[in-house]
Amino acid sequence: MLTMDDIVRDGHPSLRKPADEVILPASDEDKEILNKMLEFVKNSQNPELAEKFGLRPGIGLAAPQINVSKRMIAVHVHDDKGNLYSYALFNPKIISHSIERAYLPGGEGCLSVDEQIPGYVPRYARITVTATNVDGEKIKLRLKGLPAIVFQHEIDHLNGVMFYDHINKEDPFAEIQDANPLSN
Ligand SMILES: CC(C)(C)[C@H](NC(=O)Nc1cc(F)cc(F)c1)C(=O)N(CC(=O)NO)CC1CCCC1
Ligand SMILES: [Zn+2]
Repeated sequence: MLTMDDIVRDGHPSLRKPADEVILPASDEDKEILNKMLEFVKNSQNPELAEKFGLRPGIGLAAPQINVSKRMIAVHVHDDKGNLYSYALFNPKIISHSIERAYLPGGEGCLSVDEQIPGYVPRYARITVTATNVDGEKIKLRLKGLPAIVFQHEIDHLNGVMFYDHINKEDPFAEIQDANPLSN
């Protein structure tokens, strides 16, 4: 199973390198990696396993974070209505988004960033994502709320973008145009 030791930290070149498209149909190796990524995120939310293996409670993970420069993400998160969004995806792509933006009022963190970096991270409030799931099926997702935030954070990782790249350097908590804070 993956542990925090498998997660590279800020400063590692893999986090700033645009990841390569996964050739489909995916190889057994790529499927194995993607399944392990989703397993990690699920395990990290299990108090016993998190405690036992020292896992930070994650809600998403991108392949560059385990030093695999391929366009693969795993997300396991509940929205504010308690609906579970659990996905292991190849080549996710944001094909459209709202003008309206949203942000987590407490700012964002990252499994690859050990220190707190304060500030609002502007995200699109709603996005439409296409991808191929681990079983090879093409899917289209319309997302809002926390799931939309997580998908944008993970897809950023595939493009070598870190959450703090989006924070206003002059005033980290400056009001964001056309944005609403998420009530998480
Ligand atoms: C880095 C860490 C703090 C562990 C973060 N978890 C998180 O934000 N949990 C959370 C947030 C809420 F708003 C409500 C709630 F119920 C739980 C996380 O997993 N990630 C995943 C990551 O680093 N992927 O690369 C960072 C998140 C910041 C915004 C989306 C993903
Ligand atoms: Zn991250």
